[in-house]
Amino acid sequence: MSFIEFKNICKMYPGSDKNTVENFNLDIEEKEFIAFVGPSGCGKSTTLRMIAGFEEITGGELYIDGKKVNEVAPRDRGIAMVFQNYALYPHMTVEKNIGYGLKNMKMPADQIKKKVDWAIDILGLEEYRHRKPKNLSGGQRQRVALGRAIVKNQKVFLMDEPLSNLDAKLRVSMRTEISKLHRELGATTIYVTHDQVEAMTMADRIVIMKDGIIQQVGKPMELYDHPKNQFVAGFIGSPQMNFFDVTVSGNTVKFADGNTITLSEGMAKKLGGHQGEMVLGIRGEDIKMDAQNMDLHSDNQQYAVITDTEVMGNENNLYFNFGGTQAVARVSKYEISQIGDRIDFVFMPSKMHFFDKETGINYTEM
Ligand SMILES: Nc1ncnc2c1ncn2[C@@H]1O[C@H](COP(=O)(O)OP(=O)(O)OP(=O)(O)O)[C@@H](O)[C@H]1O
Repeated sequence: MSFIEFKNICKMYPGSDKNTVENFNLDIEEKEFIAFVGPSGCGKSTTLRMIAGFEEITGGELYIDGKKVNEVAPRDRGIAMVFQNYALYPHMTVEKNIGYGLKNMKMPADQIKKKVDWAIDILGLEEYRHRKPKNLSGGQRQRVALGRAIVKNQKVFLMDEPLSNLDAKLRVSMRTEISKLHRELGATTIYVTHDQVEAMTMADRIVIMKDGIIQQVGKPMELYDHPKNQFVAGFIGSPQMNFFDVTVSGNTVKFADGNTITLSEGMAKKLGGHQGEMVLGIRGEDIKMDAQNMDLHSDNQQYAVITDTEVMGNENNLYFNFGGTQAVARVSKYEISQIGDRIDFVFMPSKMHFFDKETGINYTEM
């Protein structure tokens, strides 16, 4: 039995005639760090709130540590939650905020002090312990909110977009802090975010949702390399995967602008005989430059003119028009070209994905 089990969990809000969360099935192991990602309104927070007990489960069963918790009150579920808006008490100091929940639990004062000191130490808040929230930066406030959660010593942490109010740089450093905290404490963590980079960098496994339905569950690189559908392929990765409308007949792939490439034997096999109109997907780093110097199906070599560049140093984006759309290739600093330059490239034969035009299913991952 897994530590947390969702069995056909559904949520229908009062007054609605359709499920906001539909047949959610998932097993989470003890100590795992799971991220729920998906666009706004896809049901991530609703699912998290059902685990916390703040939202009624309208269908299915939820088990935590072997016990069905559908009807169990939030405080008895063994969870601690960290919110996006921190939810700190403005009139209390850092140490009072962190210890408040324990005081409420009627823990003796000396024990509370020990726990609060431990949290303050682990979160690097010593010099702020007597300050009130209004005199703290966003990152410090977020650490106090984390402190409140960790002193409770619960087995499950739920975090709802805890970093979304922080600026970009602080978000990156807090990601590392939360990951470190997770490694040290080993609590099973479920982390809601709409930021796929946050999910990719922090989570053991990612659950991608759309319209209340799980699209795919997997390790970050599994989702990146083996997306089950076009939605997952487009959601994970930045820049987004390139998508081209194509027609496949036999082993020939024809693009909207008339260009063609020939499928390798391996790719044709992966495609499993599917023919006709579909969407070809390929990641920017799988479009290889300087094709004439490579032994990469050179008969599939294409060329284009660069229309835009994004130079970041170690990773750089070259934009060009091809196949009836704008495409982007990801290149190293040794391959940077200028706007107006001609590039010769090939699509890495084994790195193409073919999606059904209607359903978005990835034929190459079936
Ligand atoms: N109390 C409620 N009553 C009715 N509908 C609700 C309620 N709370 C949320 N919803 C609706 O349920 C859907 C899912 O909302 P939810 O907050 O779970 O999405 P989310 O994926 O967390 O989005 P976001 O990233 O914007 O926070 C939305 O369409 C939302 O409007």
